[in-house]
Amino acid sequence: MDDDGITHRVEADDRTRPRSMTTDDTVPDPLEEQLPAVRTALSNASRLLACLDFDGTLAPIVEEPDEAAPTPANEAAVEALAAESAVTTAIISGRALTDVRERIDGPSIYAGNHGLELERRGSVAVHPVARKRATRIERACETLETALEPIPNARIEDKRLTATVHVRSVPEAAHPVVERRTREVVDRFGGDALEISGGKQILEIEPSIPWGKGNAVELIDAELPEDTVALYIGDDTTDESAFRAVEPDGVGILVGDDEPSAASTRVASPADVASFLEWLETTGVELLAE
Ligand SMILES: O=P(O)(O)OC[C@H]1O[C@H](O[C@H]2O[C@H](CO)[C@@H](O)[C@H](O)[C@H]2O)[C@H](O)[C@@H](O)[C@@H]1O
Repeated sequence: MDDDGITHRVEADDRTRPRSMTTDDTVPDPLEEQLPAVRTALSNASRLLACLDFDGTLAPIVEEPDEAAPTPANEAAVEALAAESAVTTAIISGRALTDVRERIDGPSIYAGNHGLELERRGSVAVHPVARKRATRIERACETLETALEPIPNARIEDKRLTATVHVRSVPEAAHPVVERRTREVVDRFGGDALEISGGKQILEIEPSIPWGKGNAVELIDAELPEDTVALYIGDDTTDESAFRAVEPDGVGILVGDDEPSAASTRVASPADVASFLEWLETTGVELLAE
């Protein structure tokens, strides 16, 4: 991604930021229009893999990342769905695994750092290259603390395998400075080993390896029976690879507006996610073949 791309992502409003990653992406249909297809996909399967993003999906976006929490309705719906014997429920987050695990209970599987760490069956697997590059992330974070200290409200979230520079509360005029200083530090400590990507009012510093949420979803899905239908709900750029992993046989649901995405379906808000998860648990699961 070039400088202009990153600047645009950081400065643009969440709702207008372009998210299309390939020319094949189209605007997803509202859930009401796609519900017959969702019912059919469930009817053709014996098991459901339900993968859920956290921020912006289960938890409304808030200014302060530490204060993000699932809505009570989502909290209850995830717990109920996770208790269904025909459903495997997974949280797939950009947050550190230990962080997101503390924020939502119920699922048997958690992926953190955009899929670089994966907890299932009681053990955690970490991408080996990401593990090796963690020291670079640590050094970059330490240096950024000083480099961004004069910028009002700039915040660095050290997630060990990746790091996030938050600009949501930074005055708009200072965004280019944040980006420039972040890039200088990442170049210094990362070279070709680290890269910067975007998100909702954030710069993500990550190892430059071809691994994302979609790979984590594929890994989880590969261990389930062949007639499992996979579902993924997410709201941000890093969720696109996961939408691609489940579509077209499964169901990708974008939480957002009418913007192009690899997801076939969209809902407007975390409140709508809760309604859909409740429907899945009460009605959708009944559609799965015996
Ligand atoms: O994949 P996710 O679970 O959605 O994580 C993506 C990033 O989410 C968090 O940042 C976002 O949410 C914050 C709280 O609402 C908000 O302040 C920020 O502007 C958003 O970008 C999290 O802090 C990051 O580490 C995740 O990468």
